[in-house]
Amino acid sequence: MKLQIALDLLSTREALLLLGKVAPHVDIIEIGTPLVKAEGLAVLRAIKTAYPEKELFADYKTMDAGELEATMAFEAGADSVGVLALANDATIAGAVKAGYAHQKRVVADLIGVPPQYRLSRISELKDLGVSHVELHAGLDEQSLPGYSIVDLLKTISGSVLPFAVAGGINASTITTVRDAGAEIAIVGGGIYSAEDPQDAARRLRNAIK
Ligand SMILES: O=C([C@H](O)CO)[C@H](O)[C@H](O)COP(=O)(O)O
Repeated sequence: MKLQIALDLLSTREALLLLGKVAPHVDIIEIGTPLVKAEGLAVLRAIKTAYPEKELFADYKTMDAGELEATMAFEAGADSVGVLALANDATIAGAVKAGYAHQKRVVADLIGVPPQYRLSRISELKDLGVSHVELHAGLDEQSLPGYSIVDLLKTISGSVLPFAVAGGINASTITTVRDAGAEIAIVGGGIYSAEDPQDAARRLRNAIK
């Protein structure tokens, strides 16, 4: 399983400072939605220039104009881009078309897809040409009483596509995510909010070695 850091920060400067401490421990660098909204395409260019050897994921959460937004991200250096699974099929198909054109990956984010519809939507996404999905409880959902990553993981069992998982993963839950069959564990706050982000990233890496 790969480890992806979600940079849900607000400036390129903060992102580079954090990466200076944790980059050796992660496989994929995610430009988080707040960061790309704050800094635009420039942050993709800056991070790809600084870490050309790392896979770069742009968490666009695209809901419309799939081909255009995916193309923008790929041309700025992203290796993969996130489109919302809730978007119209035409939006997903547009993003996939851009992925083929640039030989890069499109990840469909299942955030907001009700649990009972997730597996059927994943089958449709496969038919649309999506290669991967992200099982995702967002920051707001995580803050609700009773949120459990174990319950979240139950809803992906039987997926016909490889999947990443995001939803408040930390050193004590990352092995559960791996054991559920995830291809990628995405960790944001578990690293950037830790007292010692470098140590947190190292522990996460060691847990899944
Ligand atoms: O995608 C995310 C969220 O919607 C804010 O943009 C986060 O990057 C994702 O949830 C991972 O972060 P943590 O849940 O803090 O690990």
